[in-house]
Amino acid sequence: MLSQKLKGMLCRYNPWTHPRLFSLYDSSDTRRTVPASNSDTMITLSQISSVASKVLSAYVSLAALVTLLRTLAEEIIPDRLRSYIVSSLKRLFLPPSSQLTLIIDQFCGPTSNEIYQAAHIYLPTKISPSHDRIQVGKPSNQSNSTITLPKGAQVEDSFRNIRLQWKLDDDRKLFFELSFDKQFREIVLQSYLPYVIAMSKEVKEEDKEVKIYTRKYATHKTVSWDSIQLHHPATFESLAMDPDQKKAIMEDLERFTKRKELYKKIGKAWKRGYLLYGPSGTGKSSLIAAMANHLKFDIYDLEFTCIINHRHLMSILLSIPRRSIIVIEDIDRIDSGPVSPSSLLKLMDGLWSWNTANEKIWVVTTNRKDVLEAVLIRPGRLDMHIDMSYCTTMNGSKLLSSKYLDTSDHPLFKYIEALMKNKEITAAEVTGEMMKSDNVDLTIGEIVKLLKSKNDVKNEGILENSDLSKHQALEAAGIEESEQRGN
Ligand SMILES: Nc1ncnc2c1ncn2[C@@H]1O[C@H](COP(=O)(O)OP(=O)(O)OP(=O)(O)O)[C@@H](O)[C@H]1O
Repeated sequence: MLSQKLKGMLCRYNPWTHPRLFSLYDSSDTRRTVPASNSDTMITLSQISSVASKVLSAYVSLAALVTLLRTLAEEIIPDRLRSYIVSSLKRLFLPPSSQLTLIIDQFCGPTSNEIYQAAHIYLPTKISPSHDRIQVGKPSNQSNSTITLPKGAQVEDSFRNIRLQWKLDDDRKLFFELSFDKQFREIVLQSYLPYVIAMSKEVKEEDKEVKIYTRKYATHKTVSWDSIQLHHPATFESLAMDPDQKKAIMEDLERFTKRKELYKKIGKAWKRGYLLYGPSGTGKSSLIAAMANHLKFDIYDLEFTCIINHRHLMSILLSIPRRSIIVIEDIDRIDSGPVSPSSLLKLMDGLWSWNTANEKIWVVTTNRKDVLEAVLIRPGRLDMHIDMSYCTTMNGSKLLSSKYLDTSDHPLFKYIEALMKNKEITAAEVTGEMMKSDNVDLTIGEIVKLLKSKNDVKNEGILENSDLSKHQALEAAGIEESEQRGN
């Protein structure tokens, strides 16, 4: 009896056998045309709504359970383990992937990972206009803001027609994922990653802010440096000096930085030495700053007075990184202490030079080349001797005038040039006058006065031979002839 009742109920609820319900699943079935009584229709609709509400509530509960499980999984299982589980499941149920993913952590054991650091610098250069999130920051000790990738950012790159996909992810610590087609594994490991490191170095050099380093603890034996950004604006362009001399220095520097392999081949330490000599205010420090700004090399000021002994000197030199300019100022004024300047320069050439010279430039300055020991200036020790002298032509002064006074021509320039041939005036004195006023005529007049106040170097009537008459010149400068006679 009971079994028959159940059978009847099942028959009514079963969509595959119930004529009304069946039509919902297969509209083409001919059974759809079987007529149904009114009472049958009534029962079926209420049953449909009951089944539907049961299915709906079951679905809602299932969805809630799935959401709960997912939230729990996200809270409890670390990202890395989760992605491992997901990839293991994928491996089990999906066909094997043709992609390979490299995980690049921030650290390689106790040291930082060079590939991670390189990617961190290189990838922002690959940010395309399609990116809608980028990260910016500005360290307080730097003047430029920096752009980096935010967490989760993806960047595409291509190398020898290989498509590479980078992703910055995190699992308490940030790491990069680099995905590409497995068949290019060797190219990526052997060529692409070294390329990323090389490119990051280039980006770093371009963005680099030049610093000047001085020793931190003047009397302490340990080597520690203090640095500040080099704000000296000098450039080769702004430097007033003989154009041929300027060109020769720039070419020499360029050649030096490109000759790593040559130095290795000929068995010479990769270093270059410059001796800058000339009176105070002729631009020796400005030239050092121009060199540093041009090459983006940091400056290390080697204060001689606080060097205790040879061993101390060696540790100081070893602490200076490559691509630096080591400066010894006013070498003629250094008293011979435990380490004399000449013994330092001997060290530069000796066996130790191989450990301390790695793309380093030495600059030694002096106001008195004539008093230097022969050992300091012998050929090959300081490769280039640069004469930083007084202004003798208008070339430099015209350049200064165009920078400081916005003019590179004036009726008195010829007269000034004639005066310069017989007087000693430094670029510092000329720029000093140019800073005093915005009035061009007044300033040029003051330079004439300053020149005239100086003693003649030689008495050869140079001024009288110049093609500008003295009267004309003094008039232009607003200087009375009677005043001149008084001189
Ligand atoms: N050749 C130059 N071109 C442009 N400006 C110069 C030049 N020489 C000197 N000056 C100006 O004079 C200032 C002082 O010059 P600088 O300190 O470079 O001379 P110096 O030869 O190093 O002097 P010192 O021997 O006293 O250290 C510079 O800041 C710059 O404004």
